[in-house]
Amino acid sequence: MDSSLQDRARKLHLPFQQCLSGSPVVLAILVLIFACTLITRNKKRTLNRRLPPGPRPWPIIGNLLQTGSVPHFGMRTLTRRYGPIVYLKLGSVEAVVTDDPKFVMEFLKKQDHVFASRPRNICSEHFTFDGQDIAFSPYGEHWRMMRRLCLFELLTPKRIEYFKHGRSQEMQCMLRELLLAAEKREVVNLRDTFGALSSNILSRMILGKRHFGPGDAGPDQAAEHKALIYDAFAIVNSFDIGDYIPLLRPLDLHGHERAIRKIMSRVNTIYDSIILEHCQRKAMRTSDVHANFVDQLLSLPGQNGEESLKLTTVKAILIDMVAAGTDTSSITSEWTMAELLKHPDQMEKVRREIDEVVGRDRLVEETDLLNLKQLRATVKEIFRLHPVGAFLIPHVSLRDTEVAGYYIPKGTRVLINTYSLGRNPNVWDHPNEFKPARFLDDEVVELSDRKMRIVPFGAGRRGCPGATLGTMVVLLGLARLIQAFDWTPAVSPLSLKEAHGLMVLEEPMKAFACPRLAPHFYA
Ligand code: HEM
Repeated sequence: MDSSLQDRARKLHLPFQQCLSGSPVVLAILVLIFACTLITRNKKRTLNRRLPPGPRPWPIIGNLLQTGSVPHFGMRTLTRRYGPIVYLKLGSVEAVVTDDPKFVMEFLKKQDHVFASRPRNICSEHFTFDGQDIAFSPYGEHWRMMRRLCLFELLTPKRIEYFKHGRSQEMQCMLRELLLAAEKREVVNLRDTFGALSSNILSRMILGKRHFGPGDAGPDQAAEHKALIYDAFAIVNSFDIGDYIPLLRPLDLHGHERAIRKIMSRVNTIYDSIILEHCQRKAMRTSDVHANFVDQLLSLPGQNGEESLKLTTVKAILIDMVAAGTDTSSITSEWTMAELLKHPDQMEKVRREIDEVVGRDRLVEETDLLNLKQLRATVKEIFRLHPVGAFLIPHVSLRDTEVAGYYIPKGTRVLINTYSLGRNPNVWDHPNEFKPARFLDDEVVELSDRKMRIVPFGAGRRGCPGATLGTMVVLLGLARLIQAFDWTPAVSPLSLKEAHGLMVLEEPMKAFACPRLAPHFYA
C-alpha cells in the first residue's frame, strides 16, 4: 500500500479507535454484543441445520439396507421407529420419508413450490427421453408448457365432455364382451377387461380411434401395447440400486435397463409409426376437422424459436398420457373388484345402491356417479388401502428449506409412503380392515381428502392433471359391471396377495359373470 493510501486509511479509522480507547465501558458493551450475536447466530444455524431423525448411515450404501426388500414396508418400519418424518441417505441420495398427513400437507400444499421437481433416474432417462414428458420432467419452463398443453388440449372439462360418447361406446363394448364370456361360461380376466377399457378410452381421445397403435391396429397389437405399458409401469414402480449407487449402474443388477431397452425398442416402433402416419396425413392435408391430440402436438411450435416440438418430446408426452392414464385406472378398478369379491356383503351394498338410485330399466350414466355414495366410498377405501404408487412420483426440493423445524437440504427426495399413510394407526381406526363406511358420513364423498390422510392423485402443482377423467373411468366402469352382472370369484379362497415390492395383485383377478339385466342392455 502506498503511503498516501495508508494515511487515508489511518484517518478513516481514527475516530473509532479514539472512541474505543476513550471509553472502556462502550468497548465492553460492544464485545458483549459481538459475543451474543455470535452465540445466537451459531445456535440458529444448528437449529436450522437439524435434520429429521433417522438411522445412522453406512459409508457408500447409506441406509439402503434398512429400507428392506420391499421399500414401502421397510420405510413404514422406519417411520414407526423414528417418528413421522425420517431422514435417510440412500446411497448418494438424500431423502426424507413420511406417512403423516401433517407433513404431507407441508410437502404437497404449503411448500409445494419448493418440492415441485422430480429426480432424474434410470426410468426417466429411458422412458421419457430424459425428462421431456410431464411426469418426470424437472420443474421449469418445459414442464410448465407441456402440462398446460395437456390440461388445455386433452383434459379440460369441455374436452372430457366432448369424448363422452366414445367412453359410452367403450363401456358398451365391455358389456358385450362380458356377456359373450358369460354365455360361454368362460372365466373373465378382470385385469384385461379394465386394461382394455381404459386404454381404448384414452386411445380414442389421443388418436381418435379405438386401439392404440399405428394404422388400423387391431386387438392383438393393442394387447401388445397394453402389455408393454404394464411392464413399463412395473419397472417405474420398482427399486433400482443403480439409481442410488451410480458406480453399480453399469452392472444392471436388477436387469431393469435391459428390460427397458427391449420395451423401448418396441414402443419406439409403435409410436414412430403413429407419428409418421399423422405427419403424412398433415402433409396431404387430409386431417379431419377435429384434429386429434397427436395432430395438435405436431402443430405446436417448439422451444427457443423452433418450428415444431422435437419428435422425442411428442413421443414422451404420448407415452406419459397413455402410461399415466391407463394402468392407474385399471389397477384401481381391479383392486376394487377384488375387495368386493372378497367381501360379498359390500358388493351387495354397492349393487343395492345402484338399483335404488338408477334402477334396472336403464344403464348407469356419468351423471349418476355423484349420487352413488357407497360406490364412491368403496373406491376411496381402495385408494386408502391400495394406492397405485407406493411413493407417488417422488418430489425433489428445489432449495434448502425448513419443515416443522427440520432442515431439508436442496435436492432432497421426498418419499410420501402412501401405503403406510393409508394404514397409519394414528390416523385410522382398524387401518387394515376394508371398511368403506368410514367415508360415508360426508354429504358428497370426495375421492381425495382435504386433510391429506390419503393422496390418491398427489396434490399441489405436481398433482395429477387427469384426476377427473381417471375417476370417471373407474367409477363408471365399476358401476356398469356391478349393475349388469352378478360376480363369482374363479377360485376359492380368494387371494389378494401383492406382487413382490409392487402395489398390484400378484395374479390377475378372475371371476365368472352372470347377466342380470334385460338382453337389450348388452347389445
Ligand atoms: C384413477 C386414475 C389415476 C390415478 C390414481 C392417478 C394418480 C396419479 C398420481 C398419484 C400422480 C403423482 C402426483 C404427485 O407426484 O404428486 C399422478 C401424476 C400424473 N398423472 Fe395421474 N392418475 C390417474 C389418472 C390419470 C389420467 C387419466 C391421466 C391423463 C390422461 C393422468 C396423467 C398424469 C400426469 C401427466 C401426471 C404427472 C403430473 C406432473 O408431474 O406434473 N393421470 N397421477
